[in-house]
Amino acid sequence: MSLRYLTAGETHGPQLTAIVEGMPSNLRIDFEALNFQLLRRQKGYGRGRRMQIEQDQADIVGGVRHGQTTGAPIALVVVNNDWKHWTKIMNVEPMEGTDEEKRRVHRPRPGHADLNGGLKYDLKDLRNVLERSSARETAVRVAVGALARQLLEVFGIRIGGQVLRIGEIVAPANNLPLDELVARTEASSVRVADEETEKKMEAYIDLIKKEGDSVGGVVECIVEGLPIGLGSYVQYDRKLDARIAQAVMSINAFKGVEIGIGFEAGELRGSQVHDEILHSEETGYTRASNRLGGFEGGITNGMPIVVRGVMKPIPTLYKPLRSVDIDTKEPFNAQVERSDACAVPAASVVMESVVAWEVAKAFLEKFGGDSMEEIKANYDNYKRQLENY
Ligand SMILES: Cc1cc2nc3c(=O)[nH]c(=O)nc-3n(C[C@H](O)[C@H](O)[C@H](O)COP(=O)(O)O)c2cc1C
Ligand SMILES: C=C(O[C@@H]1CC(C(=O)O)=C[C@@H](OP(=O)(O)O)[C@H]1O)C(=O)O
Repeated sequence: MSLRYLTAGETHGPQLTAIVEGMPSNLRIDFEALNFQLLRRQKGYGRGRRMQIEQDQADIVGGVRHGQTTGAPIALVVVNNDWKHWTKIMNVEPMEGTDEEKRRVHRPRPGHADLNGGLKYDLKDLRNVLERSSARETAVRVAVGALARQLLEVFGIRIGGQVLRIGEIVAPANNLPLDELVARTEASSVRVADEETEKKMEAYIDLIKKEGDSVGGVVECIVEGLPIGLGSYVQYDRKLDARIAQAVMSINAFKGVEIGIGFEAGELRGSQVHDEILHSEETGYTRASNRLGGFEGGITNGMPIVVRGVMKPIPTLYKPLRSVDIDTKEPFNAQVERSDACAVPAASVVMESVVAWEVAKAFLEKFGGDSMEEIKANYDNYKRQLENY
């Protein structure tokens, strides 16, 4: 059975829940490292008041005993601190003539799932749409991704990332080794590698916020230490680059994804794109460059995976946008009480997490076994096969 998970829960409900199925037994779980990922997602310049209310922690309520996985499904819970402020709104039906009716959401926001979701599910209270479409769900996806990261770390696979752009502000290109990139972006309020860009991005977010607007950006994720051979060309749904693209596009507000040089490949000649093949006794097969971002034929080629995603600006705006009331069909100007102005730094952590998950899934498909011991033996055997090729 391959690795899979589902999530449930509403943004202003009591909790988010995930069930992870297919994790091998005997993986030691570092709870501190897991919660560190949740903390990383909560930080980032430009977020709204909600992030001051939440202090995300993942509770593991199934599948782990004495700090180790048992092979049983893993149940993860992230509690919503904000629930206490929403209990009445979430629990009492908004009947006509009651106070709750006033809180019924009937004014859809452009850019959010409100109108499409209301029409599709025939819901007259758009709260039922926004509660589940909210990116609050990414908290528990980061917890799930943290489990995947811990599995990958056992095999020396490491993941980092950075913010490349926020609106008009572009970070200068860098070629930092992964460890240094991680150290620098970790210390940055916007997850960039240099302080000058950080200041510019902060000032830009301040400006956007002051104008009642929102802003998106571009984020990058890098995975190092991969064996050649994860994913496959033999079937469309086994191509790992395609699966990663799907995972990145599934993050709320992501509108595009590219691997390696991505869209730039359309402008260049073949000789400027393809990564020449080298071989040495110490390294085995390697590449002179990594323009294709670690993939050929949907299979890892041993070079780092480099994947980028673009996030659109946050839909909920203080600056009114035109919309239509679903009760009266009258036009109105959408306005809000609370929202993020920019969630690009947070989204970069979500992206690392969903990429980690896809890589871990492909890793277990290749080296699968029920226990870590069995997987390690399969992995070592394959390494020997590569050495002797
Ligand atoms: C970390 C994160 C935080 C977000 N915060 C907000 C927010 O505060 N307000 C908002 O309207 N949208 C926010 N979004 C974006 C919406 O969730 C998203 O636009 C919406 O679910 C519609 O989905 P789509 O944009 O993928 O089509 C956030 C997204 C992410 C990844
Ligand atoms: C709660 C989170 O993000 C939320 C994502 C979100 C949305 O519409 O996507 C809207 C906001 O929620 P609220 O309306 O409660 O302020 C964000 O705060 C989180 O990232 O943990």
